[in-house]
Amino acid sequence: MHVVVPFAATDPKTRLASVLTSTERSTFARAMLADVLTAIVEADAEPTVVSTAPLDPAALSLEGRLLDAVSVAVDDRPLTEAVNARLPADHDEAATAVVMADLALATPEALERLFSHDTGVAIAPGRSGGTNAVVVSHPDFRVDYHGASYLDHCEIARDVDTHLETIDSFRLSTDIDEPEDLAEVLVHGADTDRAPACLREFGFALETRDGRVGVARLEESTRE
Ligand SMILES: Nc1nc2c(ncn2[C@@H]2O[C@H](COP(=O)(O)OP(=O)(O)OP(=O)(O)O)[C@@H](O)[C@H]2O)c(=O)[nH]1
Ligand SMILES: C[C@H](OP(=O)(O)O)C(=O)O
Repeated sequence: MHVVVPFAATDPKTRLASVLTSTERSTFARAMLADVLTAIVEADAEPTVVSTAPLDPAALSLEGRLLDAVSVAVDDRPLTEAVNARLPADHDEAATAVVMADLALATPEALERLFSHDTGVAIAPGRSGGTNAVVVSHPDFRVDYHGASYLDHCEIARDVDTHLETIDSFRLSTDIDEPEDLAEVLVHGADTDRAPACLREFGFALETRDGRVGVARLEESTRE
């Protein structure tokens, strides 16, 4: 399956600006992108990063086989427009998936389950109402991102009279937007993933509080 991976290459992850510098946000966004691309290729799909600015895939330190499987297209249009330009335009065109670059917990197994839905529309919603990943087969369906886009997409699917399947997946529902989401990366990220390694490098560690577990950042001088 062909997979579009939208990527805001300039000033990414602004909602993390209270805990990460601009350079750190850029490094962390690229670490998550590398993890997402790895999971997509391991799910036997072909990713194209649709980036707002030129991006050298070699700089993502993907190993050779993965690097060969990744393409990059530069498109500075707004997210919705850039994605809609790449969705199937008629019934003969193959289904296209769109997987966000901030799904740090995505695994090949979770993606394979999503990619197996190649009729109508299948959506893996985000926990806060967004559309973290979608497979579009119906040529009249178009995306409209931002806000509670999952609900908007349910309505668009009804309008174009196509079946919408909702994918219940913890790993695909976890997009990393806000500082409290960083705990999910440290709790559930695999040892080989880049995103948790990146956060640990920055000095983040889990912090158990009375309520939900959070993250704390150690001063550089106190790190091991
Ligand atoms: N191609 C493209 N990708 C985008 C654009 N805006 C966001 N993205 C990507 O779309 C996905 C979801 O993005 P958001 O979480 O809404 O935005 P973000 O820029 O990552 O983070 P914030 O600045 O905190 O909103 C991520 O993979 C982003 O890299 C855009 O204008 N164009
Ligand atoms: C792109 C947007 O992402 P969020 O703002 O929910 O992270 C959405 O899913 O509609």
